[in-house]
Amino acid sequence: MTPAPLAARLRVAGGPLFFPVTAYGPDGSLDLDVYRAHVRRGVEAGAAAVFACCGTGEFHALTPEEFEAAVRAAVDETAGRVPVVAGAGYGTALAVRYALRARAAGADGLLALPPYLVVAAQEGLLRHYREVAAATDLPVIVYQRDNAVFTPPTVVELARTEGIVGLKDGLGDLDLMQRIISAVRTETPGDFLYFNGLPTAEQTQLAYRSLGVDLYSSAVFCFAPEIALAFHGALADGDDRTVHRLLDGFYRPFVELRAQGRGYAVSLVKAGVRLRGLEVGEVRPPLHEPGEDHVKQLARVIERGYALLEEETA
Ligand SMILES: O=C([O-])C(=O)C[C@H](O)[C@@H](O)C(=O)[O-]
Repeated sequence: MTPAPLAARLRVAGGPLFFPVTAYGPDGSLDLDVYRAHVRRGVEAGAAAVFACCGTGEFHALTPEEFEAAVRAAVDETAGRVPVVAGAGYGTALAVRYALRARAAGADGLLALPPYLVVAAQEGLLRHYREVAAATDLPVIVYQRDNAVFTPPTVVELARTEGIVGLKDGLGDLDLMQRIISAVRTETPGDFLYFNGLPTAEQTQLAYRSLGVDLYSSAVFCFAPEIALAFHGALADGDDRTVHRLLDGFYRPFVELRAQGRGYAVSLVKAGVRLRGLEVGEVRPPLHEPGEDHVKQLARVIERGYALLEEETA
């Protein structure tokens, strides 16, 4: 494990990690102008990093050419102000190709998504991530979720692998995370980054922080950056009152609404971006759009969130 500039930049992340949605026009084609505007607004609002074309950015729905164009646009709009990390997924051969495309597009790092479609043993998973990491000089964050769940010894091996700098947890097993963190701490010399990468990660961040995991992804930042920033700031300042008010009045209702539909961790976020005035289009299949009633409920949740913020600053 070599210390990479990306790791150093993320370690001091002074804001939420922004996972932009990918914008499509009315005909469903990639809309790079709107995507650029979305990324630009997020960076200007105070994102600490841009994770382009990951889960929220519908990595699964993009062609390799669209992926590369979107990552390049994110790199351009970010202009070095914060790092850009790009998704890389599917089987090993394709994940390597995505990694090379991300590198060509100027990304600063990779988020290695679970391999499509097999449920593999630890040994095979390890080989997969090692081959992805060896394909470029980009630092790699491994994303634990679904069919990519690691034992502590496997994460120790990942942490010892040249180029692999961190683990993003989208599983939510705190006992496992505690054992992973403990094993890596005792069995490897260097720093390894951990991210709370659960859907609507703010909802569980109090628990993750107590394990020592300070970094978390934020999809809410896509459509309510002021709320995500206020939550991030309150956590950093130890302002429990604000943290609890935002959890109770905004995040819990949002998460309960998100639980009403499959794929809502992405499609509800995209609906939220549209509600806030940026025409990012609809999600591509196999995701589906939230129903009208759910969109109305989302509008009320967002309104309540902003009303809470106003009360805080009054
Ligand atoms: O790959 C992804 O897009 C994610 O898992 C990140 C999301 O931002 C997730 O943490 C969330 O919904 O807040």
